[in-house]
Amino acid sequence: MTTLGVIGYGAIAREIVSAFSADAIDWVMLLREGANPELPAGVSAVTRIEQLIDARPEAVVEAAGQEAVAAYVPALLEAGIPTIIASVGALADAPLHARITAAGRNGGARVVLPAGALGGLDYLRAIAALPDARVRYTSRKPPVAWKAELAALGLSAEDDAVTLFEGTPAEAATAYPKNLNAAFAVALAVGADKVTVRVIADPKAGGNSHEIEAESAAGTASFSLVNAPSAGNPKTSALTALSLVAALRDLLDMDLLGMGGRR
Ligand SMILES: NC(=O)C1=CN([C@@H]2O[C@H](COP(=O)(O)OP(=O)(O)OC[C@H]3O[C@@H](n4cnc5c(N)ncnc54)[C@H](OP(=O)(O)O)[C@@H]3O)[C@@H](O)[C@H]2O)C=CC1
Ligand SMILES: O=C([O-])CC(=O)C(=O)O
Repeated sequence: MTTLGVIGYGAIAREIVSAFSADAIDWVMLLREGANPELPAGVSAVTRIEQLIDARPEAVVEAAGQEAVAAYVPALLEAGIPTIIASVGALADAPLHARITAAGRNGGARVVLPAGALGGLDYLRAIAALPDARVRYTSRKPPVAWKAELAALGLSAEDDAVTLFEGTPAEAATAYPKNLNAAFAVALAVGADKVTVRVIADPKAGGNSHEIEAESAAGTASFSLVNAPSAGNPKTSALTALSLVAALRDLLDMDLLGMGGRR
């Protein structure tokens, strides 16, 4: 039996748990004080980071939000526990990024920054070395994913697409902490100074779509992902949990150990 931890028990966390055979993993979820969700067999809950650390998980996945990254990830890394971060936009806070890097080094624990809702980050990492590289990242989601933001602007986007935001990846990840982690994943791959971000509420968007357009001395590239929404959260792409499961399996070398997550 392997013990794994997850911070949060929302849409992504549930999808991660259901991707593994129930008899292979002892899951320990870090929940907010007072949270009382129904937990399936093999899943237990704690409410303090010390309790999660005491359970000695082989790895922890953060699937809660950017605040949870700041509150818990440094302590996990200091305790030597490898940690996969979904809410990578938290690293737009440069002092927190430095604290997490130092904690990983002190504790000898890996910090894994997964592709999440995106793909093609290997290409972006390769052109990061080129000074002329420029990348435009566009997040396009249906208006239902931006209800509150559109209402705040007195707009509906029922007929025409509305550009909600244009700016830097750090501004985007900070302004939309639950939706623009992907923008910061692009920045982490290629360098924040090379990236511009647009956020569009589009009635014609078939899903949570992500466009990455890159230009450099190495050539041009354009990646377009049209992601199905997660069953539990329309703002989150279903691909995100799959990416976290793949990162978890890589981290733990699960195939080699014959621990078999479901394929
Ligand atoms: N890298 C990427 O491409 C992507 C990253 N993400 C990140 O993943 C996060 C989770 O997504 P998703 O599962 O869809 O969101 P959900 O809202 O479905 O689930 C998040 C859960 O975490 C809980 N939570 C929040 N803060 C804490 C905390 N400090 N301690 C314990 N539990 C906490 C929430 O509780 P409560 O409801 O009480 O707040 C909620 O139950 C997003 O907020 C985003 O930051 C999401 C999509 C893509
Ligand atoms: O899941 C998505 O499509 C993107 C997302 O929410 C994020 O980047 O935070």
